[in-house]
Amino acid sequence: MTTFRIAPSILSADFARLGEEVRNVVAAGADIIHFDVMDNHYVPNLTIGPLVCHAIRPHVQVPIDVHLMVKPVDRIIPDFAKAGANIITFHPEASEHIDRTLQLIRDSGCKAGLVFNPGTPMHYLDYVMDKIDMILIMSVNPGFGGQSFIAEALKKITIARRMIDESGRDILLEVDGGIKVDNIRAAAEAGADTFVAGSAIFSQPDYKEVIDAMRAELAKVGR
Ligand SMILES: O=C(CO)[C@H](O)[C@H](O)COP(=O)(O)O
Repeated sequence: MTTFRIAPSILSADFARLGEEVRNVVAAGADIIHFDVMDNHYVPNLTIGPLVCHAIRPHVQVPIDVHLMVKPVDRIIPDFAKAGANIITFHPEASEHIDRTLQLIRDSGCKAGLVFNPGTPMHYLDYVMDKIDMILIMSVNPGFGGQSFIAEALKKITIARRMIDESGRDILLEVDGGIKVDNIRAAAEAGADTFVAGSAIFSQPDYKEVIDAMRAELAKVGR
């Protein structure tokens, strides 16, 4: 059976209480902390950097999954590795040399992945599958939490699942954007195994109730 992982996006957490927020969401059952880095250049928003990753690292034992929405990419990678990131993903169109950036992440001791926006073709994976540990399919255009799920992403998840299965490698397939209790099952049935959810979790008073409801939906998936 597939191991499904819930990765709350701290983009929707209360930044004034971030340490407490990440402790609470892990206690509520989060498997991964998803950490959104936006630069007001590659995407039209500005969030958090390595200092904040370093600050939350002692508060959680689970992996920190850093999603870089920045351009250029390479300069900031060693800083995130030193700050305690476990997984670092980036957008292929934001890197001049995708293979080099993937290798840089791995040489820094982290798992590496590529992120695909709704309009980004999947062919960027063609010659680098051997250096990929995660594929992240965006089901919204990047930049903001609280957007609606773009159903077309399900087709991409199916394609990515097929590529992963054909590679025979152990690659996480993550989906990010508009994930809620009522659509997580469809994303899992299309092939995703790791689910980023920001507003769905952090907008509710009881994080465990939401995560448990998501897991109950995932338990219905037949793979
Ligand atoms: O990367 C992101 C936006 O660029 C966020 O992780 C994502 O949108 C999660 O937020 P929500 O679950 O509220 O859609």
